[in-house]
Parts: sequence; structure tokens; C-alpha cells
Amino acid sequence: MSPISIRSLQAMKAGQEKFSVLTAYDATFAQLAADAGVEVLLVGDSLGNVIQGQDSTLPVTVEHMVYHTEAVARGNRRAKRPAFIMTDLPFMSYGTLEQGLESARKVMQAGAHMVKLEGDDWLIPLVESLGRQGVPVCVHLGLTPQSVNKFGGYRVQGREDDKAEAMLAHCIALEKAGTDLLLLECVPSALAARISAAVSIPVIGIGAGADTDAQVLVMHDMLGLNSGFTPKFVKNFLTDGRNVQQAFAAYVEEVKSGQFPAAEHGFSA
Ligand SMILES: Nc1nc(=O)c2c([nH]1)NC[C@@H]1CN(c3ccc(C(=O)N[C@@H](CCC(=O)O)C(=O)O)cc3)CN21
Ligand SMILES: CC(C)C(=O)C(=O)O
Ligand SMILES: [Mg+2]
Repeated sequence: MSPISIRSLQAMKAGQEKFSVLTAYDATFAQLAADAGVEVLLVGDSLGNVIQGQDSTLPVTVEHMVYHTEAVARGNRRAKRPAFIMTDLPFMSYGTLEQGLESARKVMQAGAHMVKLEGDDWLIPLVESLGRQGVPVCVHLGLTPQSVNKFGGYRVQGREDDKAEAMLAHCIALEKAGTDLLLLECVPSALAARISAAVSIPVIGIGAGADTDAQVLVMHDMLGLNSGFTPKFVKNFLTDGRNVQQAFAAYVEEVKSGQFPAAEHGFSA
């Protein structure tokens, strides 16, 4: 089978077929997830939390992202049907156009197929510039963990009417600027549904309800490996006597069928 491309993901949205995204940080799990049918492997800066033991994603550097992207790309290459690899640009590595282009160059040369940036319409010049250089971009809105200190904690975003309207307008402007994918984290399910219907690019959700075009989870969380606090949007798939491969396959199947996420995994306005 040919590897998943940005065009396959767009075709899935057009055909109303849900796709699944899972974080991966190493070669072994990357290959397993791709072989279970996960379409997109996200080399997330959540590696700060789950790999490094940090309290936030802020200490993660471009060099860390390069190291893990290289490992994921090697494992993905061995998969029967390679997935699409998306890598987070970490905290303060894309504040200027020049910095953003240089950080993107490093992770793309490490094996990413796409970069993900946290922000909103302020990212438009960088999205346009990356597009001209041939770099697909996902913009992550809503609860953007790199802004935890500005938010004063990990809180649902877009609950107030004016904030919801602004998020929708930013998403439409980002699509117009050439953004290839959107990711909404911890936003009310009804707002995520409105945004997904308003744009023609695929929208990935986490804590954003069932009506986005795709779902993402942190791998450790969906294997029940989180220490202590579990966010509301997490579901453990390593249950019912499943092994890790079967847990990945169950996640893919439940996203595809719409069984995951259930109402209890989402937030109301
Ligand atoms: N293991 C792991 N899983 C993640 O999903 C994740 C990370 N790490 N690290 C980076 C960020 C941080 N994330 C978080 C962290 C906490 C909440 C949280 O406290 N959520 C509350 C909602 C609070 C509210 O109602 O406003 C919850 O109950 O889920 C959400 C996302 C998501 N990302
Ligand atoms: C939680 C997802 C969306 C992410 O950005 C990450 O894993 O870093
Ligand atoms: Mg991230």
C-alpha cells in the first residue's frame, strides 16, 4: 500500500471517513501504530511530559523533536502501510518567520511530512511562507499547552461567545492562508462541530467531541499509562485482555465507527 499523504486525509474528509492520529515518539511504537491502521503519527511535544518527565511541554527543544522524529520515521518505514508523520514545533521555536522556517527545516529533514504549530491568525505569514517552501502545516488551536502560563492552567477554551466566534474566524482565515489541517484541543463539542463544517480542510480533535474529522490521543494515555490525573477526553483502550497491538486497532476501529469519543469525553459550552 502507498503511504498516507495529505491528499488521502483530505479525501477522507470529503468522503466523511474518520481517521485516527496517535502520538509516537520511538520506532517500535511508530511501526505498531502504523500497522494497526493509524493514519497520522504525531511526534508531539507531549514527549516532554510522557518521555522526559517534565511538568509541561515548555522545556522541549527542536533538537529533542528531531531525535524523536528520526526514530519514528525509521519505525514507520518498516510498517506495511507507512503513516503520515506530523511533528510539533516546540515552545518559542517559531516566534519569528526566520525561526519558524529554520525549525521546520530541521524536523522535515529528520523525516516529518508536516509540522504543527500552536496559535491562531498570527501564524498566517508563517503558514504562507512554509507553504511556498513545500511544507504542509497543521495549526493547533483551543487549549494550546505551550501557553499554559498565559492561560493560568489547562482550561477549556472557546466557551464565551466572543471567543468562540473569534476561533471560528481564525480557522476560516487559516484555511484561506493555505493551512492543511487544523487541530482543536479542549473546546466545546458544538463549537468544534461548527468549525469542522465551516472549513474544507480536515479538523483533528482532542476533547473536542465526535464531530471533528479525526481524533488524536497521547499514546501513553490511551494505553492507561498516565500517572495520576487523567483528562476527561482520555479513554483507556488497553482493556478486555487486549495486547498493545489490539489496543491500537481498537482505537482505530472506534474512531472509524464513531464509537470514540462518547459524549462523556467532550466538553459543553
Ligand atoms: N499525557 C499527556 N496527555 C495529554 O493529553 C497532554 C500532555 N500529556 N501534555 C501536553 C498537553 C497537556 N494537556 C492537558 C492537560 C490537562 C488538561 C485538563 O486539565 N483538562 C481538564 C479540563 C479543565 C476544564 O474543564 O477547563 C479535564 O478535566 O480534562 C487538558 C489537557 C494535553 N496534553
Ligand atoms: C496532545 C496533542 C494534540 C499534542 O499536541 C501533543 O501530543 O503534543
Ligand atoms: Mg503538542
